[in-house]
Amino acid sequence: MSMPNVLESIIEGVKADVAAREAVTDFAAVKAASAKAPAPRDAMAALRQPGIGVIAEVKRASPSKGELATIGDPADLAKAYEDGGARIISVLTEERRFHGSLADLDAVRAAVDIPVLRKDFIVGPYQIHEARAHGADVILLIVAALEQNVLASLLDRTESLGMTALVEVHTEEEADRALEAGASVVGVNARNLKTLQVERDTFSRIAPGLPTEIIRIAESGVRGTADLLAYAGAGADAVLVGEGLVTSGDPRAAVRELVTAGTHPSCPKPVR
Ligand SMILES: O=C(O)c1ccccc1NCC(=O)[C@H](O)[C@H](O)COP(=O)(O)O
Repeated sequence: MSMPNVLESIIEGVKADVAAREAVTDFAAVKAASAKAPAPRDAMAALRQPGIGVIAEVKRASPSKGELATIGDPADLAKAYEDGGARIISVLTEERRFHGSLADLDAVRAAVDIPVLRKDFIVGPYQIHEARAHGADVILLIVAALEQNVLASLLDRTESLGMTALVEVHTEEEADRALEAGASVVGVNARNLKTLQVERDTFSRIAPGLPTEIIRIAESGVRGTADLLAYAGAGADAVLVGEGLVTSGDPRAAVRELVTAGTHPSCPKPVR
């Protein structure tokens, strides 16, 4: 499996960071902590509500744009997203390039009643138990970062802990691998991992090839209602939005505007 360079370098850092945490809290301890965590919230039910859902992201920085926003209190931001009508909160926990943390995940999970996604670069079972121990209800699995047998086993482990896996793809081949691994929720990320450019037509190219029962998430590039409506027209059940919200100046209103557009009777609905 060959990985784009950006992904490879992010993952190198993630592996070093996981090893450092594991030296402090070993796998047995993190497993025990995951077993004691509050029960997972039902992300599938959240995603199946009528209308196009909004997954609102706590995103401080990114490899493509650098520093995006000073987020003093991620809990406040998450509450604003929830008030605005978001269905799920995504928390980027990767530290080196996105400036996130597990502390952000803890704070957000404690502040809201809706499901919370740990958005990170998961490479092994340690991070899955760690996500659950910190309250995650959903985790991201990036097909481009995982060998097929590892992807399938991480997906099984996620579901065995009662969480939902959002399986992220960038190409038709990756979409086939996601389905073969047993994904129920597929995210098509429009950010090309070689160039870091957003190519919004990636979703309309890949999503129609997914079986109708699969929940489809359009990730990246939503800067306003026109982008949400375009993704809805191409069959999205939900959009995942980071930069457009954290740079909006009024995240509650920005989410509300997207939610209003996504639940308006004129908004295109996924064909099932
Ligand atoms: O955002 C990046 O620059 C990035 C680079 C490399 C890998 C992943 C990256 N982003 C993670 C995401 O998937 C986005 O945060 C998410 O889809 C929201 O995108 P946006 O609304 O465009 O901020």
